[in-house]
Amino acid sequence: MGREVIEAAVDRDDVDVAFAVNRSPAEAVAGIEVHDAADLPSLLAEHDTDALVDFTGPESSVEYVAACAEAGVPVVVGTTGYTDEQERALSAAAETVPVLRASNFSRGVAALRRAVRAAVGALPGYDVEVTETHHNGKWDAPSGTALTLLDDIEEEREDLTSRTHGREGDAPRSAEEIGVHARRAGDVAGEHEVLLAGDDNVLELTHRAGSRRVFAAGALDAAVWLAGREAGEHDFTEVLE
Ligand SMILES: NC(=O)C1=CN([C@@H]2O[C@H](COP(=O)(O)OP(=O)(O)OC[C@H]3O[C@@H](n4cnc5c(N)ncnc54)[C@H](OP(=O)(O)O)[C@@H]3O)[C@@H](O)[C@H]2O)C=CC1
Ligand SMILES: O=C(O)C1=N[C@H](C(=O)O)C[C@H](O)C1
Repeated sequence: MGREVIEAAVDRDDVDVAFAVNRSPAEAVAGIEVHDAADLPSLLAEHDTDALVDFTGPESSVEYVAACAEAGVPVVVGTTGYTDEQERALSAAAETVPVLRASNFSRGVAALRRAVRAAVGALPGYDVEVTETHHNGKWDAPSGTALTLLDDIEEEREDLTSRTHGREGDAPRSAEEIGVHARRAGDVAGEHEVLLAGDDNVLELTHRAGSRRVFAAGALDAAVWLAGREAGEHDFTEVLE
């Protein structure tokens, strides 16, 4: 994703890429030098940075967001898979600087979330199953987007109180469960499906990312929106309003 973001950014008129960092030495991307991540604090200060965009891993992300809080730099976070403690660290940073997080920076998933909420609200009592498919290099399961969809569904349906991850055994599903299925295969950029089934009818709502460019574009839109804002936690939906 780091490469996708740099490549998308150099093509935009509303963004200047000041620098990039990675934990391991890396070749320049689209003419942008990639520095050692240990130099992030000095780079943030040196470049009078308007916003940092982070797509890495949970541990490094928390570190980078803390560096942004220290330097007073707004930060857009696309990383997923945090522990509760890491989530709290991100929220703490948002007391000092604006932090915009999204488990999915595609506009299609923003629309999917609205459609899922409407469908779940309109179909009380229906069984709900969430399935996501991603490339074979993905670390976290279920995906951050699936977790966001599950939170949305549970807010609409308070009777759905348990998440069943995969399913095996010899008992039928219970009324209060949401099935959650994570598939990993090939180079799939990201697919999320919510299936609602009642008696004699089934509704499936699906989003498919055609490539990872869509996430990079959304994250850069978010960075442009976030620069110069007040400290606090922000969501991608605010960018789309
Ligand atoms: N919100 C959204 O729309 C999207 C979110 N994502 C999320 O973004 C994150 C990154 O995804 P992706 O680019 O596919 O992952 P990759 O594994 O391909 O890349 C992660 C990058 O972060 C670096 N990194 C990982 N852990 C650390 C660490 N502890 N310290 C320093 N650097 C670290 C890696 O360094 P190295 O090169 O040394 O391995 C690598 O450069 C994931 O959490 C993913 O779920 C992905 C797509 C869209
Ligand atoms: O790791 C990925 O690739 C993706 N991660 C995000 C997630 O965990 O939901 C978003 C997107 O689906 C791609």
